[in-house]
Amino acid sequence: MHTLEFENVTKRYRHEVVVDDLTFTVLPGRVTGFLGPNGAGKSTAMKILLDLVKPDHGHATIGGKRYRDMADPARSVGVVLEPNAFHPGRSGRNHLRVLADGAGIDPRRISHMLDAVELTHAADRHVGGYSLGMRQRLGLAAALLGDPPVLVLDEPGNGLDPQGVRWLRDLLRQRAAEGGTVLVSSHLLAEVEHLADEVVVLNHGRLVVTGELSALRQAGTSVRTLGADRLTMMLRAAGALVHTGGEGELVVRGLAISEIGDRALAAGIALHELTPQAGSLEDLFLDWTTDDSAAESRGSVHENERTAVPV
Ligand SMILES: Nc1ncnc2c1ncn2[C@@H]1O[C@H](COP(=O)(O)OP(=O)(O)OP(=O)(O)O)[C@@H](O)[C@H]1O
Repeated sequence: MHTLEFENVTKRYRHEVVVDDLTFTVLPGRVTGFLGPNGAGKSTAMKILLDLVKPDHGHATIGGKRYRDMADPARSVGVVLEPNAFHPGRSGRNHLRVLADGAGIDPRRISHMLDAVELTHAADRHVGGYSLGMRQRLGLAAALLGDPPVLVLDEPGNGLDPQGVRWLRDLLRQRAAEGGTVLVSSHLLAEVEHLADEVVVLNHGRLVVTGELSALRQAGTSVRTLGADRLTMMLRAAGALVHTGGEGELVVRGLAISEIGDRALAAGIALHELTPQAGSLEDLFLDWTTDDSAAESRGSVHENERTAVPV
């Protein structure tokens, strides 16, 4: 079982901080969606985990070890990074053969993986003539070739057709069910919604939210009160992420509904509505990563627990 750990990881390019004091854990047996707007630092963080980029501070480990110190990284960690680098004049089958040779992987896995990603029909064609989706399938075949317990996949769904997306989802869920550790970045929020058990959300290189997706989705509470300003202040001080609408409407995340009610009662604030809200991942994502809420949530926080926690 391999846990992935990022501890206070920071990376600067020139004067720009692209990964900013990032600390989070990715658990085995779960699919973890790695989300954030373009340029948030997801790929850089993944490359740091894989020792392809050197952090300025902190470190990232896989099962307690740096990637470079792992005994058998090619068979322990399956990787898809963008863009997939293939020798265009090599066939898909030969590409896998070279990888299998290099990593001491049983060559029988090659046909098996070509079948699994449904590329057998094109296996002997040059990769230079593959479509984007075919290259993505080949990249996945390469990542899975050594049957690794850890998968680190940057936008693996890019270019896949709906059948491919479903296949990928089933595969990743199965890997996690077998105890694998799966970290997968994606822009396809509807897809992540069906795929991920956990999410880690970055914005401007910083961790904005991490937690169990089901808990995060239930974490919103709609509140209506005449004491909105006072309640907002109190709830933010208690670590909640609060969005204010018009006419005394609030949406509160990161605090249990009972706690909101209890705190309002203790402060003598009458509530006219207190309703659990299940947001779509897209709504939540926009809340977390539009800059106002990111700044709010950064200001509002606390321990990184195993539940829904804006940080
Ligand atoms: N080698 C590099 N040199 C300079 N800047 C870089 C380098 N690699 C990444 N960056 C910058 O770091 C920031 C984070 O990029 P990164 O690719 O990690 O983001 P991302 O979250 O993966 O984005 P996307 O969703 O668009 O793939 C961006 O501003 C990018 O321009």
